[in-house]
Amino acid sequence: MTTTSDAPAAPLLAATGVTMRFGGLTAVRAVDLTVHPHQIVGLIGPNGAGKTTFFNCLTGLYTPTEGTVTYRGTRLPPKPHLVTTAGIARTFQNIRLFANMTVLENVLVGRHTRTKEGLLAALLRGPRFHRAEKTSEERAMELLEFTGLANKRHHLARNLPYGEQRKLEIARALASEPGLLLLDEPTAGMNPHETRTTEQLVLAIREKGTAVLVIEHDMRFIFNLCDHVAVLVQGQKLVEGTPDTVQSDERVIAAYLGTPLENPPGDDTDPTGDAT
Ligand SMILES: Nc1ncnc2c1ncn2[C@@H]1O[C@H](COP(=O)(O)OP(=O)(O)OP(=O)(O)O)[C@@H](O)[C@H]1O
Repeated sequence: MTTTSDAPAAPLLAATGVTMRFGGLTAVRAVDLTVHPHQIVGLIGPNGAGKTTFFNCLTGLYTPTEGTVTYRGTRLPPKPHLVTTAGIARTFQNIRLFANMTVLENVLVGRHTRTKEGLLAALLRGPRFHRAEKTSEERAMELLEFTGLANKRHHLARNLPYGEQRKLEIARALASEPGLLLLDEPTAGMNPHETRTTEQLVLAIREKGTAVLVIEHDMRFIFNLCDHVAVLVQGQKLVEGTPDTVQSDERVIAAYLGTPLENPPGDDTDPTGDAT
């Protein structure tokens, strides 16, 4: 990692000129985006706009073809576990829990980047290991209380209702004690009540000092929660600003009304979510 700046006023996350090409397809083109401490930033756009690809560039799953990503002024290495160690955690559009592990175990797995006890300590199972294990378990339980899953701690992840699986993903991501949490469609498949409780959860995460960058198709969720919203269309940032600015931008309205290019064949979902 190369330190470029330590200035306190620097943004938490700064993506500059991020481009991602897959052969002849440019999925993300020269995108700049910053997230400041305590901000909730929304990333919206029609299906196939490049939102998840952009997330993958931020979190080291992809190495951008061009551009740089810095976190707290430091260039991020293109390796997901090093990005997590640096302080960025994420959830996925398609839930990726350990289905046959308990709820508590899933959160404990998320803590490993913050656990200093090495393999030898674990094998010897000495006092230091037991202390660390106890601390991890206490911290995991706090997160389960925070996300409303404490009473399900011994359930297998695969037996949780869908909405709770999504919350468990968030609890597991928080276990790495991130400064920035990236959420990829956190309310997908949720009923309206679950969506509202997820909104409350995201606000509470910000209250605790973690900034949030969220991809979401539910426009009410985005415009209720976000301080700043960026719109991607066909890989490019079309517009960004406050929710009011973005909502009233005619280009955004046009993009969301959908053209054949922006609604891939076979996709008959309403890209405006439940905004109406
Ligand atoms: N690994 C890959 N190889 C080739 N093309 C890819 C790859 N990943 C994504 N794409 C393409 O990049 C474009 C952007 O996809 P991406 O999934 O990032 O969009 P999105 O905005 O997240 O869409 P959605 O809202 O439907 O999840 C699409 O045309 C997609 O087919």
